Amino acid sequence: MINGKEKLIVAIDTDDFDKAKVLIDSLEDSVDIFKVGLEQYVATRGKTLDYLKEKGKKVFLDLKFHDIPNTMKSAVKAAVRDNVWLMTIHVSDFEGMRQCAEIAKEEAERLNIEKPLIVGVTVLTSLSNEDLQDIGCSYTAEELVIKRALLAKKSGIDGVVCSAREVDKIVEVCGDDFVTVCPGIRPASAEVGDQKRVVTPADAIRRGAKYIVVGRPITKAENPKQAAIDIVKEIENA
Ligand SMILES: O=c1ccn([C@@H]2O[C@H](COP(=O)(O)O)[C@@H](O)[C@H]2O)c(=O)[nH]1
Repeated sequence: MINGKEKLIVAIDTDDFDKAKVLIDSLEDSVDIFKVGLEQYVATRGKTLDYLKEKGKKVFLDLKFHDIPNTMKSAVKAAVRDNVWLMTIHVSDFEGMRQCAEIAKEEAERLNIEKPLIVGVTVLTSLSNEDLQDIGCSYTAEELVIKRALLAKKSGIDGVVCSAREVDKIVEVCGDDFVTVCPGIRPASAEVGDQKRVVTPADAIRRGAKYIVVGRPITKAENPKQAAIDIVKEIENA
């Protein structure tokens, strides 16, 4: 049986440190991996990240770097110093991603720390096929995700962020050692909100997602701890 806690990443999307601390403290027995994203990182200047590390939690730094190769590479180099477990860039051009993979390895070796996994966001889970058409892209979300996953793999980064709807195809073309991180997860009874390509925790695991990311269905629940426990059980029963 799989250990659900090794698959679940909880997104701590709040705008200040005290709120994040209350959430982390209430979830610490049921959750091992936490995601610090743009809102939380900018609001606390990384304080939450330090708090999670003090607690011995695995940290996913989700800042989704997307820029010219030199800037992406420099940002990754600086972020490696935070000594996190996993971090995001956007799937961009081959050279930008290749340089990110290379600098992460070099900087981790120089600091004598474990290299963080670098994963590239393929197509945000809040985007539908219609949204892609609106921004001038003629591919479907699935076609674009696969195309980008293949390029990400070729560049040497460790994996991708995608919807669990695409994960089985990614495993097929990129292999199952290529990391798949899947947000847009909604238990059957949860509100979808701004997410478009949603999947339940159980379905995501059945389709082969290596990790699932859950934010509001846990953090905005009446009892976040119970919501996390229920999702861990759903993963284990899948
Ligand atoms: O394609 C993506 C990439 C990142 N995210 C992030 O995951 C969480 C999801 O939160 P929910 O509250 O469960 O919707 C959030 O931090 C996003 O920034 C994503 O949703 N989709």
